Amino acid sequence: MTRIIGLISGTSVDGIDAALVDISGTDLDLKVELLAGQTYPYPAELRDSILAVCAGKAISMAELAALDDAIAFSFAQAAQNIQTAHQPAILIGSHGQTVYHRPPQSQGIGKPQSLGYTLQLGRGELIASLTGITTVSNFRVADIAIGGHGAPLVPRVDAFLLSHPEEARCIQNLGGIGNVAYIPPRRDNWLEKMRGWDTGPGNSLLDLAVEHLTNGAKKYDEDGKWAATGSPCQSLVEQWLQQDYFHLPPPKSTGRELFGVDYLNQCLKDAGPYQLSPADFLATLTELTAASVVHSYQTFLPQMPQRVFLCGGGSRNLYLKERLQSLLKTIPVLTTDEVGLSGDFKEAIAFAVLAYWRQLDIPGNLPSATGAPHEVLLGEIHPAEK
Ligand SMILES: Nc1ncnc2c1ncn2[C@@H]1O[C@H](COP(=O)(O)OP(=O)(O)OP(=O)(O)O)[C@@H](O)[C@H]1O
Ligand SMILES: CC(=O)N[C@H]1[C@@H]2OC[C@@H](O2)[C@@H](O)[C@@H]1O[C@H](C)C(=O)O
Repeated sequence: MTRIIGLISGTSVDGIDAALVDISGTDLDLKVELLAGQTYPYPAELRDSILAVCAGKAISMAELAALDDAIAFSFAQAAQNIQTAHQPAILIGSHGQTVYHRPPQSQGIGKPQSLGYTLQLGRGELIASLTGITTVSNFRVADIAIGGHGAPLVPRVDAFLLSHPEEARCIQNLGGIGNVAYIPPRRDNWLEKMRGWDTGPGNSLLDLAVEHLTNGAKKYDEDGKWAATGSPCQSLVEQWLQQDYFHLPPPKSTGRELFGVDYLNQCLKDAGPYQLSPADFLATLTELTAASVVHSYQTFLPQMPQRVFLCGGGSRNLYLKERLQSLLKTIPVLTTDEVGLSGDFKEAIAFAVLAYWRQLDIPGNLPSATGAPHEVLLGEIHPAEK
């Protein structure tokens, strides 16, 4: 049994998710016990700085250095806090904070794609030094270097923690950005038949809309209560679903670079002629989120899943969950908590597993999800000073 801390702050930038886990096994025998899970909010000023950079604000190298320091210090503090009541962990898997993601771009038929690029701040070597715990970080770049998207990375972990012998399943993360792992029944060459991609907006547009509509007083639509009092404008949903990203075949990844401030401002402009109430506008964005998820299953999966399991903060948005259930009709929509895996801390758990695999020289990417030509070791190991 290996005790590991997984750390991630995702594209919602709502705080650092920390998971303290005991891990054993390697793949089909992989077992993870969650000993403690906690979200540590960023200091407001740091969150605002991160969101500004994610929205495209130019910063100097000195500002970049200070931002990387501040994020690494916050991650190290989260690691120290999560293990106070437990035996010390021997390893940290830290995703860091994504501040920029450029997927590989098609350059035309018969031409190779351009290379992708991704940047996560909160350098692992500083976390290792501050905590005295060997830290694995920078998980995405090895997949990108061989031509992959470097995302989504959780599908390989989902495969070994959430696959089923008879049932085809979709594991749908609803974070700032939504991403799916399609897991066929665990038989024959099931791993090669797995699929995964970023479905599009998760909570990012909803959070931005709530902040806009409340002048910053609120950060998200708690339990989806506000949107539930409105009615979606189907004409706008159909118009927005025509956009390129939703028709791009996987492998594909995205971020706030697309589904961020500028996208929301365009949605607000598009909605102008319809004179929607704030609740109607939120309901319409929620419908876009749900419809983009279901549209991607109907368009890109070899078959529809028998069940869908939600995770991520958006799985607490009961109106979004109800809209997904309505669009998926007879396919049950549950959460990963109902099959024993914390929906709140699944991503942090995933990066603990990815760090565990890195130390065992086990590849962490799923080429059918990231588009990489082959498996590759993910993450850089930063030993703590003895
Ligand atoms: N009770 C709730 N009701 C509605 N939405 C919620 C609730 N709790 C959390 N959320 C949403 O979940 C978001 C945070 O989710 P999560 O931590 O999974 O995102 P993330 O990991 O940063 O994103 P990503 O997976 O894209 O990296 C919040 O910004 C909010 O929009
Ligand atoms: C570049 C980056 O941080 N991408 C995130 C983002 O947030 C959700 C989705 O887009 C996913 O592809 C990915 O994170 C999860 C943890 C992943 O790699 O599976």
